[in-house]
Amino acid sequence: MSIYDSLNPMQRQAVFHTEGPLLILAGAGSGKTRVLTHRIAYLIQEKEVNPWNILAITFTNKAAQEMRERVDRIAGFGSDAIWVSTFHSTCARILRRHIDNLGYDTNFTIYDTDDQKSVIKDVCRRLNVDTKIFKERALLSQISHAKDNLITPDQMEMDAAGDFNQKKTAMVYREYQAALRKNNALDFDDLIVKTVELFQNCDRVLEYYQERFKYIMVDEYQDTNYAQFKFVSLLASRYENLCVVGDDDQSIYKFRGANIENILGYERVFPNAAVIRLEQNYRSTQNILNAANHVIANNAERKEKTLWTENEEGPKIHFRQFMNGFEEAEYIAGEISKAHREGLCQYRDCAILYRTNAQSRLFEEKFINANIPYKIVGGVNFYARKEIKDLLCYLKTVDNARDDLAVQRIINVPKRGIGATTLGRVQDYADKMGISLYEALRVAEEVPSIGRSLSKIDGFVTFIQMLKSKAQAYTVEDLLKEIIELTGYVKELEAEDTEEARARIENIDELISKTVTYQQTMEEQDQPATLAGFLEEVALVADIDTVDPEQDYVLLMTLHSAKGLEFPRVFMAGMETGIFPSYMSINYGDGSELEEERRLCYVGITRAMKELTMTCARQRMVRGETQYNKVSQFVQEIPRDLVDLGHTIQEKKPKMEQVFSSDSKYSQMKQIFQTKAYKPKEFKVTKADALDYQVGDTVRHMKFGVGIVKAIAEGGRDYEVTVDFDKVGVKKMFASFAKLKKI
Ligand SMILES: Nc1ncnc2c1ncn2[C@@H]1O[C@H](COP(=O)(O)OP(=O)(O)OP(=O)(O)O)[C@@H](O)[C@H]1O
Ligand SMILES: [Mg+2]
Repeated sequence: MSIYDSLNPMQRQAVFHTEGPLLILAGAGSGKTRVLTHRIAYLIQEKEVNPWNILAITFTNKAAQEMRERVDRIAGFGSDAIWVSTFHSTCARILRRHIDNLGYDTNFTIYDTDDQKSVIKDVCRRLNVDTKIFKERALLSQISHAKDNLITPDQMEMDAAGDFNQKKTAMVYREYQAALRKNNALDFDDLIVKTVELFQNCDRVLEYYQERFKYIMVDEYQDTNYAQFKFVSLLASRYENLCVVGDDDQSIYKFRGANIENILGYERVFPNAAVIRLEQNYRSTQNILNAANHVIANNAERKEKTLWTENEEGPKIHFRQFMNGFEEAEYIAGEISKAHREGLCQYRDCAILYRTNAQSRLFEEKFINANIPYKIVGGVNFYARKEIKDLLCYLKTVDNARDDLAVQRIINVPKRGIGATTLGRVQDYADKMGISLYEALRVAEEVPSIGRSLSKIDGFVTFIQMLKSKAQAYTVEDLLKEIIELTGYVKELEAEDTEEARARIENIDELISKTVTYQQTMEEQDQPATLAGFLEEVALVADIDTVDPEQDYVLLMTLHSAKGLEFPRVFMAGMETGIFPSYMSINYGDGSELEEERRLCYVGITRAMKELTMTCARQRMVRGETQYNKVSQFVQEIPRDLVDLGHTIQEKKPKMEQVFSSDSKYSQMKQIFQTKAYKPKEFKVTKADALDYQVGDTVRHMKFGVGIVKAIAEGGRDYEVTVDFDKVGVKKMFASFAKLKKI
């Protein structure tokens, strides 16, 4: 029996179709990823393709690691030579070797969001851009969007024509790029953009990689953006052995520039493409699959697909509604504890999925109380913590002293008494001479009116130079330990002797462990373990990558992070209108946002293998405001006969005292809940207090200032007020949140 016998005929066809462009378009859990791994094995085993000639692109590093392991298992040999990695890692690797063709040093730094924010702040200050009008985050997102579409600052400026705001953004974009270049740094989007630029400018390099990667595969293709599409199509343009797999119903990154056209228009770009559809789902029970199919059928913009399964019917979808988020979390913690106690599952079989990261906190609290091991994916990223960033910035400075941001971060860590004024003078000098901050520090005696600070600066420079010379001979681990020792970083924390300081020390220990595993991995792969390599790996790890499959814990993550994964038991929490679908998607835009939310719901449902529970709360605190939410329309789109409504809310022992101050309100709510738990009547607590303004009145809003009320509409749970503000224009808002004051 061969490994390919475990595939169905369509899957096998996809595996055996190795030459020429191939599109596998299929629904969730139909084995797309499985086909890719078998295809790699087949290419190597049967077609005798050199592993070196294969490039497989996955959505996360974790998926890459899993794919590599699976190929190892089915093919039974080292898969080290295959490049299995994300777009970003792939491009970073290529740029490490060739970016000098574009005038950068190959030891460039990769900037994270924090770094980007510092740069944009500085750029806005220098250009006198008012960040009250041009918000830094908005600017960064516009720049990122431009990069996703390979739009340069020049193009943006041309497209702006007479649009003043757009012109200003283009100006910021240009300066931002110049600052990055000066620091010899790239942001995440640049990794793709610069690789495309490299391919377009250097035929020699492009030809090399075209020859190298004769077989290219891309998973989750529905979420690629234009720049990524350009990257693979350039690479594949010689041999056209490009196999992409995806599901248009799972396209959930439009807000980050993903372009669904890449998959829908694939046959147009590659007219001789073969298209294979997979229709059998192997992941989920019939009930779960049915629910998913019904929900997604409400989207107008989609290619019709059939997806069926031979799996058992399984239990119904559990739906539970609670008074508030505390009870919701308590219920889920209780269910998991019970199932675990009864030996029905391990913790790692369970995942809790929610729409926004903020929802994780309540679960965290309950899980700690209930003694359930858990891991939050995508909370505060380990590498974004202060102590980790400080130490990494030391390593970055030792590696690439052209990174001004890193130098700025550590110059007074520990305190060296180099003041802001002094630093400003050195920076001005650096700007004037067109050199990096560190170079300017090295020649600080030339900086005007530097005075007594010179000796302090010299001390810092000597320290870094000493580390630089040690770095030649040291492993990354030894270098890091040396930095910790000589800066007294941990000693200072020990002296602090607080809970927080101890947590920081633990994190630092974790970073040291990371250098050790890096060294080991590199040795296993027979590759040199360099400081630059370590920093690159660290810069590219998304948080999902730090999940250790060996550990037994419940995973908590956003629906977005759950893409491509599967779990026996899934809990989708916060199934409420205004949360999921999000408030923005319902109230703004043209309906395409709501369809994207629905696709996200489809992704969530189809993560479940055996059991799916959806929960929601009647009342929830969001950003300090209490919201009264209706059951998500997505829940209502699941046919009633597939849903188990369980015990209605009155059977839960209410613990409302903690939550409500007024008893009368509480009993009023309790009554409403008891009558209808599933499809509740409108809940009108907020409307009880009538509005004290009308259409035409002038009102004041805390943030937006003064405006005129244009319309007041009966929203389901609250009045929806439209106001034309003097400063920010027309805004639509819920009366209870807006807290408008008539003036
Ligand atoms: N022919 C098959 N026989 C048995 N199990 C299969 C078969 N094909 C796929 N599976 C199993 O079904 C599950 C889903 O497969 P896979 O993750 O490859 O689907 P997918 O199409 O990539 O899903 P998604 O769209 O969520 O990424 C996996 O557990 C996989 O091992
Ligand atoms: Mg998959």
